[in-house]
Amino acid sequence: MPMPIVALPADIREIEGGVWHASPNQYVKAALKVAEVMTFIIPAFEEGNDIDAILDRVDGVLISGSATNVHPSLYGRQATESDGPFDTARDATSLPLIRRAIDRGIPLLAICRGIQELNVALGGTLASEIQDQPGIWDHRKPPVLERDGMYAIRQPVFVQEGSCMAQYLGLTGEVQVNSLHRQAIAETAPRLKVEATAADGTIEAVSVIDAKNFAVGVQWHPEYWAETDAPSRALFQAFGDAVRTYAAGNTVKSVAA
Ligand SMILES: N[C@@H](CCC(=O)NCCCC(=O)O)C(=O)O
Repeated sequence: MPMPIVALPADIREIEGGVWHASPNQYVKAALKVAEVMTFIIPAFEEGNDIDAILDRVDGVLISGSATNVHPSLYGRQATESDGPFDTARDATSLPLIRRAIDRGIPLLAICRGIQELNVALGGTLASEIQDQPGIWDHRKPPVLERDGMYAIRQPVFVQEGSCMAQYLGLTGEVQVNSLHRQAIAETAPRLKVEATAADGTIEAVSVIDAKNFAVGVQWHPEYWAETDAPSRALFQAFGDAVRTYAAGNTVKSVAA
């Protein structure tokens, strides 16, 4: 069987005065090296992407993190200074891709900004500058220059027993993860089940209720240490297995409750 392919919506970046459609290497590398799937980076357009034509040609969807935030108008709020920076082309590409992948039972793994997009795509809302809320830790990117330090594994999250996430990570209870976000899920979308939280209550993982296939989101970054960190590796391998099963013409149902 040819190596399966997953779609990865790009960010819009300005580089040397030009507009680029870009994705960080850490996601495509983890997909190839650990999930053993190829990645097609999808250009981010406000309009013009034919979502079903894309999904007809891939076997999974991987949604990456980004320093930009989902535009608040997409979850019924007025934009304020603290809600930016924005990437509305990414929003316009990612949200429909998420909805149609779930409808069609195409395996979906959503990471950081991705879990936030998943929640908004299904009708949930987000909170900004969560570290300013009483009792909430500082989940932001550590103020260091080198990326290994930014993505250092440094925070416990607690995975629910019997959850999809427990199945895919191969564990229940505490797991150490990295953390680089200042937004988080506020109102959970009706079709999402919270499957892991931080000790301060921040939602760290969700699964899609009654999903036809693998369909989860995580607020942390399993891609960054996917080759060396056991839970990160397990999650990407489980995603890759679901993608291969889908590519072979079947779908895999999670055995978790
Ligand atoms: N912007 C959102 C999502 C954060 C996210 O995806 N972080 C990963 C990229 C980090 C970086 O490169 O700055 C939020 O802040 O919650």
